[in-house]
Amino acid sequence: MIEVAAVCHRVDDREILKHITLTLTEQRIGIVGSNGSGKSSFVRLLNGLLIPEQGNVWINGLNTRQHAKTIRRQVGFVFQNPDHQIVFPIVEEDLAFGLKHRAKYLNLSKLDIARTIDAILKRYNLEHLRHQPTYLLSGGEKQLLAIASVVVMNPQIIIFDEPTTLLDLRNRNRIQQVLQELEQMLIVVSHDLDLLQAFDRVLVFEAGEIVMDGPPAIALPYYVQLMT
Ligand SMILES: Nc1ncnc2c1ncn2[C@@H]1O[C@H](COP(=O)(O)OP(=O)(O)OP(=O)(O)O)[C@@H](O)[C@H]1O
Repeated sequence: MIEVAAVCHRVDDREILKHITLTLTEQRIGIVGSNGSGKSSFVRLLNGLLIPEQGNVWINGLNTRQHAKTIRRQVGFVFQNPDHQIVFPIVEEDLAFGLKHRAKYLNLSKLDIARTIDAILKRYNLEHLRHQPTYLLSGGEKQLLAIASVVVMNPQIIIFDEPTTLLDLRNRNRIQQVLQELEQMLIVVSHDLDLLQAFDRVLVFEAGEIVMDGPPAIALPYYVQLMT
């Protein structure tokens, strides 16, 4: 469960998030809004990447002010541009990084890590790219790798910031399928309204405020109307 209480945030004296209070419990939550309306800033609050100037954010009862490190383990984040997320030169190294980093904490042996990587490569049909340099991957493959690198850590919640914006139609459809199959709670920022049609709840941001919060059948037409 995510609780956001009376959050206000300013950058250079400009209020970019204004008095936001809400509770998120649904499995599929979409976020839409015009450029600069505060969507990315809002989702960055939810894994402690951004600490609000005023107000509080709790993830499963943990306040991001005190528990940002623990929260980042529970809340995975997939960025719009996978180049900002992929850090290692070879596909399997990128997938292994988080697991190796937490091997001691999770009590994982080398064999456990190897098996987990095998399973995630198989799940996303990336086995043939295991030893491939990451810079040689296509845009769609990079996005899949970025998602796989987050999913492999088994977070409880996953945030996607515009996951299909840089993709062609085939890859966009593949990512939609990948999202549908994830069992975690998902929070997805997107300008791709079709992606959010089957979601449980959609938040519409405008100038740092949530101006509509409801099911997609109501919130998406409201947003389209707002933009015309
Ligand atoms: N670190 C920062 N420094 C300066 N301005 C910032 C910073 N973070 C956010 N902003 C500003 O806050 C506003 C909201 O930005 P944010 O990225 O949250 O919007 P957004 O809705 O995600 O936009 P987009 O759809 O273009 O990604 C913008 O005007 C942006 O320029």
